Amino acid sequence: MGTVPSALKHCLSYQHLLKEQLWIGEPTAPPHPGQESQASGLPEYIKIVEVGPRDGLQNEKVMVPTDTKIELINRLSKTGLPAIEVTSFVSSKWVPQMADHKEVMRGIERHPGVQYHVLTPNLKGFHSAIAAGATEVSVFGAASESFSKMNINCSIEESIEKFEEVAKSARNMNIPVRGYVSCALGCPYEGDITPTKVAEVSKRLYSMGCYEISLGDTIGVGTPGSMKRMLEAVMKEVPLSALAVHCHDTYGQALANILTAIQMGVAVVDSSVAGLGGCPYAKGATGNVATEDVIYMLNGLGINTGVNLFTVMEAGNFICTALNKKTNSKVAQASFNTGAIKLLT
Ligand SMILES: CC(C)(COP(=O)([O-])OP(=O)([O-])OC[C@H]1O[C@@H](n2cnc3c(N)ncnc32)[C@H](O)[C@@H]1OP(=O)([O-])[O-])[C@@H](O)C(=O)NCCC(=O)NCCSC(=O)C[C@@](C)(O)CC(=O)[O-]
Repeated sequence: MGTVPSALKHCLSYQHLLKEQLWIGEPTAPPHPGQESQASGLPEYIKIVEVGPRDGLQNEKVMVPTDTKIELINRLSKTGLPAIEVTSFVSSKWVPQMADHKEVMRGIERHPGVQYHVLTPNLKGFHSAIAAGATEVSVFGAASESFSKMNINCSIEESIEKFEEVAKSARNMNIPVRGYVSCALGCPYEGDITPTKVAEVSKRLYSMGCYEISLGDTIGVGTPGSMKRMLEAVMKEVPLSALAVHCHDTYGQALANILTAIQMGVAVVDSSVAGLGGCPYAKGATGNVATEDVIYMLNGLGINTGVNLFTVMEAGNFICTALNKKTNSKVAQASFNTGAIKLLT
């Protein structure tokens, strides 16, 4: 580039990135999740489930104003994300940050083509969620007895009974139910969790009618090796097309673990804008994998998500400014540090 000044060199390299569509991707109509790309053997389309407004914010110590939560969800709704987890209908004594669930649910703009999920641990939560306008719910179990007790105050068996009640009511009302299995790659209280235990709980959730099972690496201890072993076990019990992965990035393994899962055919990935997150009942669990970083990786693999990375970064910037925090997204950090965001505006 001879005499080109360094700032312009940056410009040129980002224009190149843009051309390669690492940033923006191609927001096209989504094919079916799991449909395979002929060329790579990887899924052609990956569905991103954005969990930032719930999993991302639930652990914030300072109360986030309800209007800020609503504004975040409204911004995320305009990015092309197909699913957003909005809040949780749990006890406000247990998770005070989610106490405004009704107001959040009622306050958001609903965009066609976006699914709005909420967590409901029991029938009480389910009925409150439906009264507030929820059209899709998630039950959340665990593959660890200790975590189940700490998180929802009951054993795995008792939790399954409560989830069955939710699933039955939901079926009568044509409400889709998603199921989580926490501690799929390790537990903060018990350590290693066997893949067979994860498979067993997943099978029970799937059998009761959960259309999708999201396998949570709650404390982010998994590696591509343990992810592969766990998925091999779960895939014997639940169809691949019904599996999702939910990775926290505590040990910096989340993207590698997600790549392993999609190489095995998983086509639904949970992530959180700006990498916000952590579970109040899993000490030390840091943020979820950042949505921006997942999309950047998938764009680079030529996998369609239908999501515009730039607008997700804007939503991330909005919530980080509101929380007075630095983003955990490496992609957003790099973009802001190099001034590349400005170049695009
Ligand atoms: C599940 C409960 C409610 C059981 O809590 P409990 O104390 O065992 O419930 P209870 O049935 O004995 O009732 C006690 C009180 O809670 C109320 N109650 C009962 N149910 C509800 C409800 N649904 N909504 C609101 N209030 C409720 C109930 O009305 C009563 O109120 P009181 O008479 O004392 O005033 C409690 O343990 C709880 O709220 N836990 C919160 C769990 C949570 O939100 N954890 C974080 C989300 S999970 C997660 O982050 C992991 C995930 C999903 O992201 C995946 C991963 O990363 O692994």
